[in-house]
Amino acid sequence: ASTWANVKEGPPDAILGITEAFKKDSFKEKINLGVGAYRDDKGKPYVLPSVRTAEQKLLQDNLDHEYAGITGVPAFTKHAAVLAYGPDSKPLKEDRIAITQSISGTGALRIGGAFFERFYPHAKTIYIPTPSWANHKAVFLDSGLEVKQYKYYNKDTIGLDFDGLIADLKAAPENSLVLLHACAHNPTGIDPTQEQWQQISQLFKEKGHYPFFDMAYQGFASGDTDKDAYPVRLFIEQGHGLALAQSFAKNMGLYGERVGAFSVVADSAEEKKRIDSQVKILVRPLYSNPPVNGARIASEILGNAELNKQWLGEVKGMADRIIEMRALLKQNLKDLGSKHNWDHITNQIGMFAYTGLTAEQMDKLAKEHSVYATKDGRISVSGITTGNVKRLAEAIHKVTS
Ligand SMILES: Cc1ncc(COP(=O)(O)O)c(CNOCC(=O)O)c1O
Repeated sequence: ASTWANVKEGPPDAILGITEAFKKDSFKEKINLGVGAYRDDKGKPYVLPSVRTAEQKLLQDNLDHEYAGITGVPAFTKHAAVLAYGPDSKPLKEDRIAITQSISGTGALRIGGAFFERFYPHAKTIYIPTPSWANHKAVFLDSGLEVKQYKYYNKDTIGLDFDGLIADLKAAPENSLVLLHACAHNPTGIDPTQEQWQQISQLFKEKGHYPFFDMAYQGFASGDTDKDAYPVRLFIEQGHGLALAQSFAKNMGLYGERVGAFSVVADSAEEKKRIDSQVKILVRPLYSNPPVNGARIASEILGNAELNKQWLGEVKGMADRIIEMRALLKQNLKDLGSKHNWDHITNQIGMFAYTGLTAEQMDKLAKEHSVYATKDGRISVSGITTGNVKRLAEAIHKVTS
């Protein structure tokens, strides 16, 4: 028999299936709300002008293509840490932050999973929210961790199940590893309030839980990079150690450049050095060292005051367009006389809206109205434009009447 006779056909990725169906649809006003990438008001990918400027600058520098070190472009990781933790961060000043460049956010999550599997001194189980990003479970299972869930979404209120979250994390064993979305929760778009984050921090103190923050949308959620990093900085102020996965896919539009960072806030500079050394030992056999181009672009932007300011304006522009599309969709649904309460569409934040539509209704949206999105009722708000929002509202109104 053939060497690979035992390889079975695996299930297709849920999102890819949507894109395939969308491509096959010949209706010219079809709408794709499945893709988790920013689109402008013409439905086109958006290359930030600040990224273009940084690219041109780099070209003039005639840089070589030598290997980076295992932990990547040093200027990039320095700037990425300042962006996440803030210029006045105490652990940063005390040199307690071990940081490595990663293959975007997914790579940072994977390095984190592998590091916890190798060194976490308590149960090698990580708790992730219900629901969470579709890829989280596989990343941590493949890292060799056990994956458990904590309540997060309340389908009756289409809001946060805060009591359920607290109850589950209270019931979890002491010193559990817990994954937290720092902002713009994927897929629900529902974030805890600042007061709720304070209560979550208190609970982590009581239980000795260890937070692993996934910050894939810093600046892209509210339009303010400091505001979006609130929970990470709160936990640090409250004295927690933590680990952080950063992605620059969305907030810099560097999707395919795979720009990210993984960091750990250690107790001391000496501990940070030990962690650094072990992260290098772990990364080396994984991919040896990361790609330099995207990190150089990000570093150029973050390291140049003027370009950084321009970038902040552009990332706010993306966030503002998404917030505007949320309001427009809700308004159009109201104007159509929909009897449903659509407040959640504008209460939620970031790339995605959890509509509350059932799988059957999502199916109807695709089959009868050529509107494509995942069965869980998640729509990527960035796929909404001033040109298609009316037709989208009509379609949603029809399948929910
Ligand atoms: C919460 C979260 N973490 C991490 C990541 C990883 O992003 P990347 O590896 O591209 O940086 C993503 C990327 N999501 O992709 C959009 C979608 O859900 O359709 C993410 O949403």
